Order: sequence, then C-alpha cells, then structure tokens
Amino acid sequence: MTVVAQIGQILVDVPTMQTNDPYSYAIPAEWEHQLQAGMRVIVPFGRGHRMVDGVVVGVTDVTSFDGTLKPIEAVLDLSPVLNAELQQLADWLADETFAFRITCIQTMLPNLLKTKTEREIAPLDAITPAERATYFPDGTPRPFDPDKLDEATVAGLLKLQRAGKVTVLYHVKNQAAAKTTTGVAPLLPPDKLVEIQHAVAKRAPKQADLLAYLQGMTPSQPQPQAKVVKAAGVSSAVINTGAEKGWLEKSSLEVYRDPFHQPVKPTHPLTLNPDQAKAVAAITAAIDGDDTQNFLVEGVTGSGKTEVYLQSIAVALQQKRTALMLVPEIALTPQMVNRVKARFGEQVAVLHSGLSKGEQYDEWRRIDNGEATVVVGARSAVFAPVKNVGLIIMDEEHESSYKQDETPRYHARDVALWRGRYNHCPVVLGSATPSLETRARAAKGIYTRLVLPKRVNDRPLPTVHIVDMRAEMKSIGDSDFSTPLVAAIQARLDRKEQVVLMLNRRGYSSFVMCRDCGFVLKCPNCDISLTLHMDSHSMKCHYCGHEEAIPKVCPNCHSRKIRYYGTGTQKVETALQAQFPTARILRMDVDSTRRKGAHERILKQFGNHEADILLGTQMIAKGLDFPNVTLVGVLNADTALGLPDFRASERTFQLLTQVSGRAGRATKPGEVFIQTFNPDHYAIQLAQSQDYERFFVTEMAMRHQGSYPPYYFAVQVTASHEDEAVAAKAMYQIVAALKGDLSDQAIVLGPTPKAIARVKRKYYYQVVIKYKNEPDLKAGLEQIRQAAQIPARHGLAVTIDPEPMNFM
Ligand SMILES: Nc1ncnc2c1ncn2[C@@H]1O[C@H](COP(=O)(O)OP(=O)(O)OP(=O)(O)O)[C@@H](O)[C@H]1O
Ligand SMILES: [Zn+2]
Ligand SMILES: [Zn+2]
Repeated sequence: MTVVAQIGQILVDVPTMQTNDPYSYAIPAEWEHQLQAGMRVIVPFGRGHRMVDGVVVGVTDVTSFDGTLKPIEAVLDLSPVLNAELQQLADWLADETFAFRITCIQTMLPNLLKTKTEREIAPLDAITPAERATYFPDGTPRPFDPDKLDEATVAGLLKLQRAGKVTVLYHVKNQAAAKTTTGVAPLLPPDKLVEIQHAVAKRAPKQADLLAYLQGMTPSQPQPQAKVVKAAGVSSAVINTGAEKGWLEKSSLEVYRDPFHQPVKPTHPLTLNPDQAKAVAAITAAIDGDDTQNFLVEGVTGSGKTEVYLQSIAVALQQKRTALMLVPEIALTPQMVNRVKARFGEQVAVLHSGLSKGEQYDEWRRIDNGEATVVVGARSAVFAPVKNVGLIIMDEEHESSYKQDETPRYHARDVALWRGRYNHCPVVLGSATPSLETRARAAKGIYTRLVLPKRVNDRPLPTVHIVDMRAEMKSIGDSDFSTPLVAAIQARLDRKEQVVLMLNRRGYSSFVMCRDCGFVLKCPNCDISLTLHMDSHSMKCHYCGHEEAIPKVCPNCHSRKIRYYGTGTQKVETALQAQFPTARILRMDVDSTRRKGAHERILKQFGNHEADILLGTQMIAKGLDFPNVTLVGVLNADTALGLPDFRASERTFQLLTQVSGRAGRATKPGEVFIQTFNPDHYAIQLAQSQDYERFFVTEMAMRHQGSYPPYYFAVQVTASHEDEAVAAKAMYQIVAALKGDLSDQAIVLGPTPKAIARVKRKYYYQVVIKYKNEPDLKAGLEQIRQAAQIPARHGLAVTIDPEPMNFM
C-alpha cells in the first residue's frame, strides 16, 4: 500500500538564521489538499521547537516521507494572502536586491498581516440558513483558531470559504496604532452645570467659563480637550479640576478621519490637445497589443500629464483590466487623489503610509477581492494585489523616494517594469524632469518617448530670474531675501496673488557655531551637527532624535559669541513676517506636518486663498496646481550642490525646475526668482531656461567622464559596528573577497568611512563598485550576504545596496 501524503514547503522567519531555502513540514490531515502556496502558517523550529512565522511556498505530494518531519502547528489563512504573481515577484525581488525571500514577502503584505492579529470568521450573504445555523449558532462572527476547532468544523468552514460563503476578518490586538486624543464630555445635566457656574463665578471665573462651555455640549459627544481649551478659553489645569469635581469626564477619542474618504464631485474627460491625444493613443495601442511596450511621458510642468494618465486608465478599465498609479508619497495629496476619484469613483483604492493599519488593510482587501480596480499609492503600493493589470503609471518617476532605503532595497520602477512584463501591460513613466537612467533608456529605444513640450492652452512657462547672492549680500547683509525678491513678493501681495517660497533643506541645517573658536555643537551619538528648533527651544539630532538645550556659552572656549548659522524654516518665517507684517503666511516643513492630516490642511487653506505665502521645504516643489500662484522664490538654490553625491546636479536641476513649475499655471503669467551663490553652475543656468534636454546632454557628458551611472552599474556594500575598528576590518575583508570576483574593468571606490561616519552610535564603512559587466559579482555578493548573518549576532551589520541613490 502506498501512503500518499502532502508536505508543505515553508519559508520560516528566523532572524540571524535566514535562508532562501524552504523547510519541509508535514501537513496535518485536515489541511491536506487545502493548504496552498501563499498562506501564512506557524511552525515549530529548531531544537527547542520554538514557534515561528512562516509562509507556504509549495505543496508537494509524496508517496512516502521520513516520519520525523514536524507538522505545521497552525494555518493562519483560509486562502492565500499572496497570489501567484506576488509569489513569483517575491522570488525575483529577493534575487535582485540580495534580500531574503521571507523579508520580501513581509514587505509586500499590508502591515496588519504582519502583526499579531486576532482572526474571526464571518458569514457572507451567500450562506444558507442551514449552514448559518450549523456554523454560526449565535448568528455572529466566531473566533477562528484552527487549533481550538475540531477537524470537522475546520473542514466545513473551508468548504464554505471555497464557495464564497464565509470570510476571515483580522483585528489588530494592539490598538495603539489608532490615533487617539483626550476627549472631554460633560457628566452633569445643563441645569446642574448652570447652578455650579453661579456658585463658583466670583471665586473661580475660569472654572465658570468651563462650566458655561460644558452646558452647550452634547453629553454623549466628547470633544477633543484641545478644542475645549481653546473654545472655553481655559487651561488644561482647569479641565483637570473639572474632572476631579465630577463635572466632566475624560476619555480616549479617535480624532482623525481618513481625509481621502470624503465624497468627490465627478469630472469628465477633458478634450485633449494634440500632444496629449498622441500620447493617449500610443498608450492605448500598447494596452491592446500583446507585447509589452513601455513609455516615458516627458512633459513640461503644467503640460497636462495627469489627464493623459486618467484617459489611459479609462481605456484599461474599459477592457475589464485594472490600473496601478504610483505617485511619490509627498505628492499623494487629496488634490491628486481627488482627481483620480473624481474620474473613477468608488473603484479607486488609495494606499499610503498615513492610513491606519486597519484602513490600509481594508483598502488592500478591496483590491484583493477585485472591488477596487484602480489603485493609487506611494512606493509600496507597487505590491498591491491587483489582478489582470492593464496599465501601470509612475508619476514623477525621477523621485528618489521610489527607492526603499532599507532591506529589501528595491526601486519601485524596477518592480513596476517586472509586473508590466508579467501582466503584458505597458508601464508609463512620467516626469517633467526624468531621471537620467530613464531618459537614457528612452534614447536607446527601450522606452517609447512621448513628449508634451508645451503647457496646456499654450500657456507660457514662467520667466525665471537668477539672483546672485554674492552681490546681494553686500546690500542686504544677513537677510534671506534679496531686493528683487522682496519687490516681487510685495507686487503679488498688492495684486492679491499668491507666492510659493522654498527653502532647500537638503545639505543644509541650522547649526550653532562659536564665532570666536569655530566650535560646532554635534550630536554625541552621531557625527553630525545638531539642528536648532525654535518651537521646542532645543537642539535636535535628525538622525537619532537626541535633544539638548541651546547653549548660551561655547562649551569649548566659553565665549558668549555662540550663534546659530544657516536658516531654518521657522527663522525664515519670522523674518518674512517682519518684512511683510500684513501677509498671511503658511509654513510647511517636517515640523508643521508631523500630525496626520496637517499636510492636507495646509494645502487646502492655501488653495482657498486663506494665506498669501506658502513657505516650505522641498515638499512644496511637486505636483501642486494652484492657479493663483504667480510667483515662486527659491531662497537657497545651491546648498545641495556641494554634497559628495554624484547626483547633486541632477537633484538640484530637478528641484528647481519642478518648483518653478508651480508658478503661472493658469491664466496669469508666472515669475520665478532663484537666489544662489553659484549663478554660473550649469544646473542653475539650465533650470533658468527650464531646458531639460540640454541638461540631459550636459549631465550625461559629466557622468561619462566620471564613469558614473547610467554608464556604469553600481553596488554599495556597507558595514557598521559600534567599534570603528570592527566595521573597518569587516569592510576590508569584504573588499578583498569581492576583488577575486571582479575583472580589471570594475572600479572599486573604497573602503572609506561614510560621509556621515557615525550614526546612532555606530560607525559605517562602505565600498562602491562601479561596473559594466561582471558575471561573477552577483554570486560573490550572495556569499557576503550569507556570511554576514553570523557576525550580525555580534552587532556587525552588512548591507548590500544595488544601484544606491547616492554614494555618500
Ligand atoms: N486638455 C486639457 N484642456 C484643458 N485643461 C487641461 C487639459 N489637460 C490638463 N488640463 C489642466 O491643466 C492643468 C495642469 O495639468 P497637470 O497638473 O496634469 O500638469 P502636469 O503635467 O502633471 O504638471 P506637473 O508636472 O507640473 O505636475 C490642470 O489644472 C489640468 O486640469
Ligand atoms: Zn568657542
Ligand atoms: Zn544623533
């Protein structure tokens, strides 16, 4: 007699002992022929039979097996959470990025499926009354824990699941993820509150104010304490008194609603101009066609790229296929989301990091079950479980945020191209300032180039002026605003037009320096200067969060001439307000947008013309479409040019061109002032003429000369350890090992300490390898990754970054 049994191939998650090979486990009888690849399981691992998470990657029938196989402890899903496409994608991703398969799978799943969750099984509409009576005697969802249910029940539920009659719901155990604030609600009826108010009015007028406010509140509807404090004009101490005296009750209140779930007014397709029409026609033909054709949509700022995307998506949907649209996180504003929702309504799902785990999971499920057919999201949305994809769009494809800077170090563009091949659908890369890599591939014919050379309705691009700050400093001294910029701002205020001012924070910080001895206050943990924060009156480290008081005397020479240098957005805001006392100013930077929804609120206020000037960091440079903005000012164009980064010119050109593009997008013409200490630099000069093509040619020549990407491939290996000698030694050993795999064509830079050598108490050493064709390199790196796991337990971390975003 042959015994047919099944074995599950399981990838287990065991940190420091990772491998890309699955382990075999026996499948318990009730799960035989039910277990599928893409389901999550819990399995015993190692000698201690410790329970670890795992994912099924294969199921094999065997006629006999070694009876010592451990059985799977529990199956967490009734159906795969990772479909066939995403399973294959995970394997590719692991290979491409030198990551482990299990890490890739975890990156692809929504957060909720990664945390400890409670599962419940719930009946769906299709269930019959008899089945409902058998499996849901209480009529309500029941906890789903296969361990605690008998075999027959599990088998029965599985049958119902396959028939689409039940579903599994996940609940986060740890609700700390939900955003809450303190709520306040009255505990006494209004007449009682009036009575007490009169009694305390003389002695405690503030308490009386609070009581008066509470009278107007609905008892069952708590309001955020912050709101009560403001509206009643009392301090939180008075609220605490109120709570002690039993007038009111404090509670935990969920405050933030998802800003993207508001209803939107539908829009209809616009009549395309000839350039747009040509682009849509080409993309449409590719959706219809059988071979994969990919596109670069190179359209100047305000040329109507979004309309091209929307009408192309509509074609994919007509053909009963789905569409995926990627945008940089920071451009994922309600303005952008609403444009898509206004066209495609309820079938749009939005994925971004601002959603709570529950909201993310809800959107993910709507995509997984086919309810949502258009997905808009930031980088990780490239893993959305959309099936039968007809079109993938990547807006602002040059954005460096598409590259993940932790393991797996993938670029969403590469993942998008992979999924395009898998689904036989076109990928559209769009930008006013394409990355050099993409533009170079278009030049080679790998992408079809579609050009939108003009703004819609033949509106002109803004006029850009360069202000030489070296000359200006003589007349304006320490001020951040040049004479021509001040005049231009004043003119806009007079005409009731709006202004966008950008302070380039890259490569820049507000640091404290002693004017006598040159001492700069640095983080004790990291090797970088601390940044001054006026809101908290402290010095903060942007890498590790270390915070300390602002020094009054120099710690080095005790001089009192210790001042801050550089310019923070808050300081500029103060100076700007002093210069234009009546102007209404909104500030947008990491500090003012930390709270959920703040980013959206600021943009909405500006859009409603509740402010005259929007002052911000790079985050205001992209995607904004405000018709009343006629002036853009860049306060410091060149702070990033000095960074030891081969993409410094490209980034500067892109940023300046993008931010200039915010001006004059509607009927009124736009003007831009760029303040710089390097007025002759080609990145600045070409940003003035907004001549992307010339910049491309110039920069390509520079890259060729320096043997940089896109002429060369690059890979960066980093070793870090608390002990500098350990990090350095590891790096030298790695380089020695790798050199054996390299031809003499490859260029090895390093080992060197990183530009910021010490971060979070660790020292970093790196090597960058530039190469054209090194067949043995991959295997060599693979070995380093495997070998690095053992020292990882002693605090040495080794990372491999293919195509790093910078070499710093
Ligand atoms: N065919 C058209 N007819 C009239 N208006 C249009 C047309 N196409 C686009 N527009 C409008 O032109 C404006 C600019 O378009 P859009 O924001 O798509 O530009 P963009 O190319 O994405 O620019 P950027 O790269 O600066 O973000 C929008 O307000 C849009 O509604
Ligand atoms: Zn000093
Ligand atoms: Zn630090």
